[in-house]
Amino acid sequence: MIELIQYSKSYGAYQAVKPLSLTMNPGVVTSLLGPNGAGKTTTIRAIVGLTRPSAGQVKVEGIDVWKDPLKAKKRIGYIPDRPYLYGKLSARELLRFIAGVHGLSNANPHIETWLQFFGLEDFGNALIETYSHGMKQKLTVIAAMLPEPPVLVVDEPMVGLDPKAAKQVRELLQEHARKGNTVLLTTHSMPLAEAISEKIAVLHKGKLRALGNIAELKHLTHGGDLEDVFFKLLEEEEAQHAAAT
Ligand SMILES: Nc1ncnc2c1ncn2[C@@H]1O[C@H](COP(=O)(O)OP(=O)(O)OP(=O)(O)O)[C@@H](O)[C@H]1O
Repeated sequence: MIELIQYSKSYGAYQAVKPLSLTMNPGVVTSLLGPNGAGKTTTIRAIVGLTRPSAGQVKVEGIDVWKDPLKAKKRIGYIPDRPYLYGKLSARELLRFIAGVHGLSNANPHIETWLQFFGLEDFGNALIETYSHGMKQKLTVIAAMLPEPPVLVVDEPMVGLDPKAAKQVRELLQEHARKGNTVLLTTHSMPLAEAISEKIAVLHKGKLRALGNIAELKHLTHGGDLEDVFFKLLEEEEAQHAAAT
């Protein structure tokens, strides 16, 4: 479970995320949507413990991420939008290192299964710096999934992946939630969000604009696909803002 409790984040005088309370439950894929600059990455970075909330709390599995980072981070798998991997290790070295950090015993067979799943088994001993962007992204997915984290946080998962890998990752995220884990993703792909998430949260200008399942959001805006719903919500917000100023 992920809990945002009156979480907010300011950069200087600018409030990038206004007080936000939101719970993401186990067994569910939640998508965080919003236009550029809405505050999605800022929120994700707080959930995975990369930035300190300006106010409020962020809890993962009941643990305050900022107060008890080690305990919290043990439970989090994070797939960032760009792969940040140490290039001087091979994929196998990196994955063995991660297995060691998480205290996974007898991890080698799992590592081989994962490398095969993404067709990386023949490149497992090559230095990561020689990998293509998509190969690095696949390795980032493996690194996050290997410890089977109860909370998986994914920022724009499909960037750089070929169609086959994108399908594999989509199914992985769904399967991970089905096993009772919490999955949160941000994406600009409405078809992806519509296909895999049971719950959608729409952020706009740092504020939660809508929350619900697809049917509820469609009801709110009188139909259309998720893309229509998204644009209608933003138009309504702009109209309210214009009326108030
Ligand atoms: N380190 C920072 N310093 C100052 N302002 C920042 C910083 N990081 C983010 N911001 C600002 O906070 C706001 C929210 O940014 P954020 O990256 O969370 O948006 P986003 O919803 O992830 O957007 P995108 O879809 O473009 O990735 C933006 O106005 C951005 O300029």
